[in-house]
Amino acid sequence: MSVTVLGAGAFGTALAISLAGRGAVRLWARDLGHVLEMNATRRNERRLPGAPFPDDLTVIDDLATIPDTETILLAVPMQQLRRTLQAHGPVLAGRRLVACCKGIERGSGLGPVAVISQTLPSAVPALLSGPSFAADIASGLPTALTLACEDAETGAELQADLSTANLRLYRTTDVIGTELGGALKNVIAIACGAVIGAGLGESARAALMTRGYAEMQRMALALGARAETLAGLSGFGDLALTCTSNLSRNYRLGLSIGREEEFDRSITVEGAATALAVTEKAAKMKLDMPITDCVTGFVNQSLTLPEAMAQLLARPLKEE
Ligand SMILES: NC(=O)C1=CN([C@@H]2O[C@H](COP(=O)(O)OP(=O)(O)OC[C@H]3O[C@@H](n4cnc5c(N)ncnc54)[C@H](O)[C@@H]3O)[C@@H](O)[C@H]2O)C=CC1
Ligand SMILES: O=C(CO)COP(=O)(O)O
Repeated sequence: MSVTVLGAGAFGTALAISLAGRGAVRLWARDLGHVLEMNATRRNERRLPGAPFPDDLTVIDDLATIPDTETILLAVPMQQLRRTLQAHGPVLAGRRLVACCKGIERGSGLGPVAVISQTLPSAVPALLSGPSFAADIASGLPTALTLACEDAETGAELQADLSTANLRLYRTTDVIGTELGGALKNVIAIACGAVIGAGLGESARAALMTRGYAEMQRMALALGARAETLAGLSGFGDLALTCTSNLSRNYRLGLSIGREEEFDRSITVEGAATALAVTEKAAKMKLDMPITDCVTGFVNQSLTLPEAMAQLLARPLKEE
């Protein structure tokens, strides 16, 4: 098996480093200057500092050079996925494409696998998701992720091909459940960061994680996901990691909201655009997603944290 990773961000680079332990891996970046820099230093100091490249990792700037049989990992942010697929359609069509992004696309309300299927119907799409920080994977720390593919046979092949000594993959055919787990947990992580940033306490965070999980299940089950997928790595697992770690960019955006500090807008924070997409989708589906709606309010600056807390606490009392 040979693999090309499309997108030399933190996650794509970490996956390329980990997979290079098993054989030849190509890492493609769109910016020629970045490619030359990585080839010269054998590192990606822009996105994943301090992680040296193994010998089996080659950095490339031309996707036309990759073999026809190659599996491609798509490691670009969710809102960039469609234009990436469109830009490289002729090279990507008909291949096994593993999305590595977490989010719901604005406008369409679709997750990564659905966007691939819609844009390149001849491709065989899959999704890699679950609790993992790029730096942990690149340092060889143990990590477990979910590999979702509607076609069970292809899923089993990808599971075997993409597992490494430290990266343990579990497989599922529940693509929609995996998509939604990875997307929605980022929104809840922003909310958790905000309560911690504002000094509202660990108990409030635990309440948000739990009620946030209820929102994740509400939308996922309504769209046909299996409850056990949400309870797995790509749902509960990633929710636990992202809502409790300063390494998470979503959580850190939340912290800055709670502390009323500026946040660097160039940082990839998938939960921000996803909150807007999910609020829209939930309204169409007539689903109650109060925590997600608060995060949408923070993102479009129509709601402050004190207003959000007052709103959540004033909701009618109900059964759990
Ligand atoms: N960083 C992490 O620890 C993890 C990230 N992920 C997911 O991986 C995805 C990517 O995140 P990161 O790599 O962390 O982001 P990043 O901000 O480090 O890198 C994003 C990369 O995508 C490239 N890119 C953006 N638009 C592009 C386009 N149109 N065509 C080609 N390349 C383009 C950028 O040049 C950049 O190299 C996100 O969906 C994130 O949720 C998942 C698990 C862990
Ligand atoms: O998805 C992640 C951990 O599983 C990475 O989280 P952030 O995108 O919030 O940094």
